[in-house]
Amino acid sequence: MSNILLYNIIKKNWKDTLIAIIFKILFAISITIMSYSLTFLFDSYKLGQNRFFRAIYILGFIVLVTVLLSFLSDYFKARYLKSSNILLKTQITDNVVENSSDLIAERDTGKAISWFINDAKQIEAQAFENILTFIYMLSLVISAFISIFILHWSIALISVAFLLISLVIPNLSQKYVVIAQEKYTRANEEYTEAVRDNMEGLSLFFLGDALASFISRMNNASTTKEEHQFRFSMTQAKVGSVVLLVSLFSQIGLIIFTLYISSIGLTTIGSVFSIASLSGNLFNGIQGLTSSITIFKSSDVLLQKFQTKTVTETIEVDSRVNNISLADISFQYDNHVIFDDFSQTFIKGRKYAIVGESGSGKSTLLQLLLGLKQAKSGSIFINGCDLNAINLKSYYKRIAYIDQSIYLINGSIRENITLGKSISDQELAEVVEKTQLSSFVGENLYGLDRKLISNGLAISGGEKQRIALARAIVKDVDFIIIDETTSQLDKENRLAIEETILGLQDIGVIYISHNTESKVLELFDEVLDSRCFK
Ligand SMILES: Nc1ncnc2c1ncn2[C@@H]1O[C@H](COP(=O)(O)OP(=O)(O)OP(=O)(O)O)[C@@H](O)[C@H]1O
Repeated sequence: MSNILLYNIIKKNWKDTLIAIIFKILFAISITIMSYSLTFLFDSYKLGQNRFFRAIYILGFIVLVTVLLSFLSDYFKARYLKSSNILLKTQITDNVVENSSDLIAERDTGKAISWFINDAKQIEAQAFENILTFIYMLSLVISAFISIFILHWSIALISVAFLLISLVIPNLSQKYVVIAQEKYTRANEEYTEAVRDNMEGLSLFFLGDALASFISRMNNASTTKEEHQFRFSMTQAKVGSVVLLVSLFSQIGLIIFTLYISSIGLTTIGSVFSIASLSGNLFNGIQGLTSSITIFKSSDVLLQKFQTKTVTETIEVDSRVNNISLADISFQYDNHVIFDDFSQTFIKGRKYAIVGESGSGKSTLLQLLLGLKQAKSGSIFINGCDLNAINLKSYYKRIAYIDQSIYLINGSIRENITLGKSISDQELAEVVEKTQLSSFVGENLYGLDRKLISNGLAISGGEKQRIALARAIVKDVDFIIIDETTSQLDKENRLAIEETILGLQDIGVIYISHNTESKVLELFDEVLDSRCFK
């Protein structure tokens, strides 16, 4: 199996997979036995009533067994799909975690949402379900072929010739299906991102009297996606039609040949009825088998996305982060130079304010410090060790970052502050006090269990910022890096936040301030103006 991800999922899920496969094989064999017994039914008709009725009873029994096996194979298939899908979603989550720095830097969450919704669905159909289809079709083909051989070797020989033709043709068109699949997957990601983007901006369109634009953006996104889906289905349909054509011709050819050899006495007339049914199993089986292989190959594109990448050796930050240094950093977006040979050291415990014109690169500086963007030249050192060689997870344990657009998850204020870590009530009470959340949270921390929804829809910008600050403080870090929110915080709120930051003992603070007039700025240890970036 070329795909490691699929191999791993099957390995972990081997029991359910094996049982589902066994029942698919049994079901295929019972279908073949049913077709084969038609010979005896028709031939026994000539041999008297007793033999004929016995043949009917036996056939009736075979039908009942087939129906039972059909149900059981569907039941075990559903169980196998359930456990495989759970393992797949776990792997996709791992993949999100592994690629989180790229996803955050690109702000491309729509892409990851599409992995969970669209790609997972496609992998279920094209890989997990398809494995069973493949096994079923293969069992059908093998058992039908053996039965045909038992009926007469010459029919088996002719069917091999037809089978070879049916196998060659779809192979020729396979690469078109793979290309169409790649485009369709990309279109799905773009569509999910577009829907997310438009939905998040709904209030903007609604209040900005621009609903027409919202409608047209949504329609354009879905038209593009449907267009790709249509092209993918068309490619599959073309390949399918060619395979069907070959299959139907082959079936008819085989029936004509059997009729001929029964007319010259090489086989019984009952065989013609069996062949009519068995050739259907054989060629439909081959048709299913080839399309299953085509689908399987096209699923490779999807599965490879979620394969665990080889982890490169990195150095853990296992002590305090005492300093973060930028050495001769140059960075640009296309031709737009943001940093040119810029150097600066940030020391733990000291407070740094970064000020400067909008668009001058302040947020980019933070992204470089966080390892979310790579400098064109120069290095960033953490305690003297190159950031590129450092394990980012261990680095993020020692620093906290507050984004310009603060995100609050659906959950209580407590959950939003602790992010699932266990923090004692006493510690929380201290942080609540420090961040001046007391009046908001109320007495006895009662308000900490208040539920927030839709990114803190019902709370003010200042409260949101204080929750984010509390989240950073409870982390027990060496540095807090803050990209001050540009939403209009009132003067009082801004001062409160700035004072809290300045009061943090033994923590380094790198604070982008959009308010150059604030008196508090003078209290920072160093004020960096973005004009010195280049
Ligand atoms: N991914 C990107 N691709 C291309 N240009 C970008 C990208 N991100 C930012 N820029 C541009 O780089 C410049 C610096 O952006 P940055 O966000 O760092 O500025 P800033 O000083 O933080 O601005 P503000 O004070 O308004 O937040 C801006 O002109 C911005 O448009």
